Amino acid sequence: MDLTCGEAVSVIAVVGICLFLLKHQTVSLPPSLVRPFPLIGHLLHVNTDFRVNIPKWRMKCGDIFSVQLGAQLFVVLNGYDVIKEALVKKTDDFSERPRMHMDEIMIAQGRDVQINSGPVWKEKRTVVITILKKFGMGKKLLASRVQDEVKYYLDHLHGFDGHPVDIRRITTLSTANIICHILTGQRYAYHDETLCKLVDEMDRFTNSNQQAAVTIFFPFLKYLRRDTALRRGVLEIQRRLQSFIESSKDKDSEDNFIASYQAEREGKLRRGEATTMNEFNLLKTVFDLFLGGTETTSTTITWFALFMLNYPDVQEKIFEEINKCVGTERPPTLEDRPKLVYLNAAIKETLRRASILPQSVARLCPNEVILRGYTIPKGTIIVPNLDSVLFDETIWGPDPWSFRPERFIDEKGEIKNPEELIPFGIGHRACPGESLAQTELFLYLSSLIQRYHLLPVMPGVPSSLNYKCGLTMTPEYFQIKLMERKK
Ligand code: HEM
Repeated sequence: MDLTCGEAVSVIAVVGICLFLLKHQTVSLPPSLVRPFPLIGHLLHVNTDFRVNIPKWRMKCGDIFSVQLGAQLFVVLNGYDVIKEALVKKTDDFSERPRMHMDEIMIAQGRDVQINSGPVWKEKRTVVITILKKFGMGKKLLASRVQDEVKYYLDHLHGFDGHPVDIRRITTLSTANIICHILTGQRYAYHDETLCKLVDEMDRFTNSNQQAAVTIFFPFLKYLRRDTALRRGVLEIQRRLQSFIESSKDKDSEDNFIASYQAEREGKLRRGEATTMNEFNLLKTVFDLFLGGTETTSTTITWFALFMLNYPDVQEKIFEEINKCVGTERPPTLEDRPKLVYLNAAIKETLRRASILPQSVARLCPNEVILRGYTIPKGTIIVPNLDSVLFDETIWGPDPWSFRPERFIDEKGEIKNPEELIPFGIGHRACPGESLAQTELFLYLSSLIQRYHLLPVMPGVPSSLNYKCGLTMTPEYFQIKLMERKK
């Protein structure tokens, strides 16, 4: 029987729809808001601000629900107990990451396909944590690098002499510098082209990466997107990071991450140990550290500054504590951390209230798994909704959208460490940079408040707490005035 082209397309479409319906009827998938349409799924029912969408779906479907977008099934997890059960108790079943556009570009260059999972990921993570620990412990190299950078940052802010400042841009250059310093053993001036271009490219990448995520839903689109600006951007970032690698790999391995990685790799090869460490995985690791370690910390510091404008009483309480416990003659150090209870509480409250990665970083199920009676098929993308924990009224009280550091202080005046505070994720795949981020937050924020009074540009009119969605949830653009406190 000969079929015309039109008839063949119709047959394929009908078979496709039947398979789709069969798949959704036979396994007990987590519920959905409405039955998904063939081919497009729930595309017409979602908008890009998941923070608005997800609570509505949860109200109707419960703590675990499915969203079908094009060819891809997503399962959203809500509430501390469910997220913990999946990511901690069943950690291996939820441990992988979906391949993002950037990985696809690297794979198109003939690179290893197992970038984010399996043995490559396991060894990559171990190496990152081991080297960061080596720098952080013993020689306390990390803390002293952060402290040096904070000094440059505060001095740079001094140059604005009380005029309005875009604090986010300067903070991003500064946190990027910390990652550069750790990776290469070298820092850059804030106007240096190498640093500025890298930060600008990363910025462009993180903005366009959101659009590129659409290829997860409609994989065929990636064939149409081959030569987009995104691809050129990734190649440009790779080129810049590769030149970091070339200029750092033969330096002292006690001094920089890249040389430490090379030394570790050569040691393994000499001892005849199997290893996935190679030039390409080093490039990917450097990329991840730069991407993961720059915008996250700078966005958190920017939110803190905005909270200080909106809650001037909290700012004054933090300053009074610093003044009493540290004084203003020397900068705070990590040794001061246990004494500054109110500041520590304000940092925790910033991490909670800012919730900069409200849906964490997506995971992927490497195999079919059963969670609370639902079947989650192999290849499903998992969205741990951290917002559902960080704004849960049963944990934080009736005012989760207020900024109230006191919720982290107990009756004895000591700091509380609730296990539900999970802005860095949980389980084997939680953020490997948490310890560095906590060090940065403490040293930047204590020094900032010790030296400057943070003020709105229009007296008495603080900028709004509205956010915009990107790779992280960032405050809408605002400026700030920094008045030097008198010693
Ligand atoms: C306030 C700052 C930060 C926040 C809130 C944050 C949050 C997170 C979260 C929620 C995840 C996903 C965890 C999961 O899947 O359970 C993550 C992953 C990651 N973070 Fe962070 N992070 C921060 C700072 C950093 C820093 C400073 C670095 C680098 C030194 C870093 C490097 C990474 C990397 C490489 C991953 C991916 C880990 C993997 O796939 O195994 N992060 N982060």
